[in-house]
Amino acid sequence: MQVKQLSYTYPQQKRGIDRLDFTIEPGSMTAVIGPNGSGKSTLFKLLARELKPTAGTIYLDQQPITMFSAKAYARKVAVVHQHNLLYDDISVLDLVRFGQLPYHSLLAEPDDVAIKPILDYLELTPLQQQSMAKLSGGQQQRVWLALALAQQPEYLLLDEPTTYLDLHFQASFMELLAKLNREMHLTIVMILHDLNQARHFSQQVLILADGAIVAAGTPQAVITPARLREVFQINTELITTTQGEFIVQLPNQPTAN
Ligand SMILES: Nc1ncnc2c1ncn2[C@@H]1O[C@H](COP(=O)(O)OP(=O)(O)OP(=O)(O)O)[C@@H](O)[C@H]1O
Repeated sequence: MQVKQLSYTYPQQKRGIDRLDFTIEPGSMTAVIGPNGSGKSTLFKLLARELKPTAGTIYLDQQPITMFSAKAYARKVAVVHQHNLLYDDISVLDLVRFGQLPYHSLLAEPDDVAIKPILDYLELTPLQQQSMAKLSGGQQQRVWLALALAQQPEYLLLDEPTTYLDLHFQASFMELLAKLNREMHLTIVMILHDLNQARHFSQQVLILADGAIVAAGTPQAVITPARLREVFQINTELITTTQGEFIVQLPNQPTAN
């Protein structure tokens, strides 16, 4: 996927993003980080075709993404949103079946051959008849991921996928994404707020600030205390542990003791 000179301006001339250029390598994991209002969600919506660029082009397989029909695009790119709204209660299996729509018509009988292995893989098989309303936030997030995987996409876009998960589920969800990337060669683009998740689970990091890319590269090159001070105005230190390097946030002002 290639993004060239991509810009989006909201009505009332409010700048969303401005002339972004980057490439997503097939099979890679990319983290997009940046302060509030830096343009992450705007970029995500453009990649998901929920907004139309005011300038610039996104290419997929060397073709502008506007050339794909909705179904053809859904077979290539699946999206997991941060807030997922359900208007009616529905069972896990019925919800995940919607992921198959790019392959069938709405009226076709459900064909669960492709769905069963996904439910197994995400350990959702025992929950498949459960109603969504009765699941925990972490379980629900896995169901939304299953729905996206049922599209059998090549690219998976995730908007802050771990925001509402507790620390245990955050860790296991990120491990799961890494496993999907490794074993299914899914190309993953995710907006993250957690700098250590970005550091440990991506090969490429894009830092946005004020609608522009201010740094792009490997996590080690890009997520540094100096850069974090500049972009987020925070005080951090890189510490080395037996498990690797971690960013630790320190108080902006030294504490009394
Ligand atoms: N619907 C909208 N109408 C007008 N301006 C908007 C709209 N949505 C976002 N913006 C503006 O576009 C800019 C980028 O916002 P965006 O939501 O993409 O940032 P973000 O990095 O996702 O922020 P956050 O971390 O808070 O979710 C901001 O200045 C924001 O005020």
